[in-house]
Amino acid sequence: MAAMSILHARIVRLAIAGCELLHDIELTLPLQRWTAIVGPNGAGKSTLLRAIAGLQPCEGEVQLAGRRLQDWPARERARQLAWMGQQETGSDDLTALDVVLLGRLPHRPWLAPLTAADHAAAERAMRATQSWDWRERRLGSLSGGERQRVLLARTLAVDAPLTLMDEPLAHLDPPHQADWMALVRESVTAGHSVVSVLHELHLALQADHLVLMAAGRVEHTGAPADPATHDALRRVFGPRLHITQIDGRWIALPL
Ligand SMILES: Nc1ncnc2c1ncn2[C@@H]1O[C@H](COP(=O)(O)OP(=O)(O)OP(=O)(O)O)[C@@H](O)[C@H]1O
Repeated sequence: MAAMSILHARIVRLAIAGCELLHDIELTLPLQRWTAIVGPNGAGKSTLLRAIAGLQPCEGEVQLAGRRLQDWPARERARQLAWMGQQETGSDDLTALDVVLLGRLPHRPWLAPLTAADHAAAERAMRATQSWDWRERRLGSLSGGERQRVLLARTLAVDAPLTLMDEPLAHLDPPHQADWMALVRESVTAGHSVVSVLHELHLALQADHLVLMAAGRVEHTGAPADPATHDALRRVFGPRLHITQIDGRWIALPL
């Protein structure tokens, strides 16, 4: 029986300023799983993520939980789909806590005051990403990794069934990368679905499902332990990519 899916995308083409960036993509993202999207620089990973989030118009159709993206009322959709982009700017003058509380916006009627539940969700998310200590600091004053953990807390505070993250591990040191993976695992165990664009292949190989992109197309989808996935990775990244197992986990190293 086919696994249940949270999102299905059929992207015939996506062009920006006359330049075709994605072509002929048919993508199904499994429900309650962690999917990692990988591929070389410029392959179209971020563009694909933006398209399935509805942030970038494309020729085709994206269905979230069986309903076309554009058919979801905006606020309801924002509760269903949490987004963490790359190098987000614009909130530098806000305190870290206020940034995380922005994640609660879809849960409140327009201009309604914050509730105790909003504050509790924000605190829970900040403690989970170990960013609670900086709650009074302005986002712009934080280091790259500290900032990333605040933005991750904002994403967690949405508590959405589907979370899309573009390079969430950028700036994180190895222990915090491991913490991020633990958070993703917890989220998936709680019944959520997570999709992340990752450059860290060794971490992407810990995901439940891998999407490999090259030159604006999906080159391969499959389980990270599947030999066909390893062949596809070597095909795209070249034969110098060494894929092996350490302590039962698959890792990939450029050699
Ligand atoms: N606004 C734009 N206008 C024109 N070309 C763009 C635009 N945005 C992205 N591109 C191009 O589209 C291609 C795919 O970009 P994208 O950012 O999706 O790749 P990526 O796989 O996420 O890359 P990276 O690993 O380097 O982050 C790149 O060649 C990029 O230069």
